[in-house]
Amino acid sequence: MKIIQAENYKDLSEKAAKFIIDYVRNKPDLVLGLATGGTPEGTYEYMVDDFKKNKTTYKDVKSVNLDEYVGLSPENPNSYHAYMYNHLFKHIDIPENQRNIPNGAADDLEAECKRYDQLIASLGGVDLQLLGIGHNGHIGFNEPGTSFEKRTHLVELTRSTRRANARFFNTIDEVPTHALTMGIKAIMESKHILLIASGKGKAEAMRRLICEENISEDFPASSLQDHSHVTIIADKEALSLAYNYERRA
Ligand SMILES: O=P(O)(O)OC[C@H]1O[C@](O)(CO)[C@@H](O)[C@@H]1O
Repeated sequence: MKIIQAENYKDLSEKAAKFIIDYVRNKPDLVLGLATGGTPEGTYEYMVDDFKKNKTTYKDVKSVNLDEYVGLSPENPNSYHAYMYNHLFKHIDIPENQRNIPNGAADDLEAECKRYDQLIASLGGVDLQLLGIGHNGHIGFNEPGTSFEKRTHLVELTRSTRRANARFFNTIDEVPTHALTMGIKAIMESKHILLIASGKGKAEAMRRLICEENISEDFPASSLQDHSHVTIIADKEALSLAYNYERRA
């Protein structure tokens, strides 16, 4: 794992955006795995800014998002379709038919998961996957206890994840109980993974990820210890409990 420490959230966002932009410039037909949640918002802002100023083009990029809530239509403002449109897609030149997000409103969710796996395979896999991390170590929506052997699948969200995401909704009861997510197996097949984390609230998860050499389904992010190309960009607060992390870098 390569660990890059950022001063704060702004610095983290700039560094993560630069990392992605450099990738896109070097490989214009990149298959780019994208994430949602609060952490990537700043990264996307910098990417949009760079698109306007430096004209980095995404016209040959194909994007695949990690996850989507079940039961929210793409038009629902709390869906990850809406999130991606508002934070990134409407501002850059990635063609609509090259943006992919699981459809949480599909009638047949199992068939939707299969379709998504086939789609990723038909693109030749993900080149660079952006990831956030949950307080309980979830990546994508792979909650603790999820088998590492799963590709795209239906998950029941834990109360703690729903509570954490309630800030985007009016009440916790509005947060969907289920989601579709790319599984750990699919995430691990990405050629390169960029994980971003910010703030004290993520410090314990980062400590477990970086300092504990214990790969366990109880802590989904620990699967990344087995991946040969992981870059972590985290701010000082998020790394505050990861003592001696330089030794693992
Ligand atoms: O960046 P945040 O909002 O802390 O979320 C962390 C993780 O939680 C999720 O939002 C899902 O709960 C993931 O998409 C994200 O990686």
